[in-house]
Amino acid sequence: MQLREKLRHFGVIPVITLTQVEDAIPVAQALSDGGLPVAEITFRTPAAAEAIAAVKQALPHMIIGAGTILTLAQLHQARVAGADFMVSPGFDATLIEKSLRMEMPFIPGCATATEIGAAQTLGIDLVKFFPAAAQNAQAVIPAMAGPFPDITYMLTGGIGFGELNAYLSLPNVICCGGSWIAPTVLIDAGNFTEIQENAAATVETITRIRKGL
Ligand SMILES: O=C(O)C(=O)C[C@H](O)[C@H](O)COP(=O)(O)O
Repeated sequence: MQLREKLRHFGVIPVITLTQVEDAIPVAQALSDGGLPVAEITFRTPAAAEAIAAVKQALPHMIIGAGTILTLAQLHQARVAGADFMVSPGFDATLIEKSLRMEMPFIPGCATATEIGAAQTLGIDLVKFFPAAAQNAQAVIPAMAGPFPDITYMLTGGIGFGELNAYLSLPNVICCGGSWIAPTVLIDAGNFTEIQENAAATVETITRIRKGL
């Protein structure tokens, strides 16, 4: 299965920021036990690369993305750590080209028609629309579907359980991402039980949405 289809299958990608590497495996295990064996580990902290490597080694069934990729150095670290895909908050042609040359899927942040068009020119067909809530994804995404019928979206930024139904119903949206499932405050508190419950509740919500309930 291609990455895009795997992400579509999950419907939601937990975005996690780790203060310490030691929390990586318990958080990933909690997500997996809750039914979401997928995560984006952000490079917002120095723990990111080591955390990705630890999870990929301990839980190789999990799909792990590297988030907040802003530099070539981070791109290389994430690749060496074994990340399955890269995500950036904004559009950077150099990072995209370098990643694709390594045959590493890259999901660039795009918020305008100019950025989406530039990403498409580079061969990208899945972009991250960020920050989704603040930029009114509900109005903007349908408007983009006209000129960019082949572009699909991962929506992130300001999303919680309440927004999932509306967002996942938008044209060409394949998944939503966000920190509400495993927020740093729960990770730092070692509350992996609540993270597992959040993951399970998310899976239940997606299942209900897909059944049209
Ligand atoms: O790739 C990146 O640079 C990011 O880290 C952006 C994250 O996807 C959002 O910040 C998550 O948004 P919240 O769910 O509102 O916390």
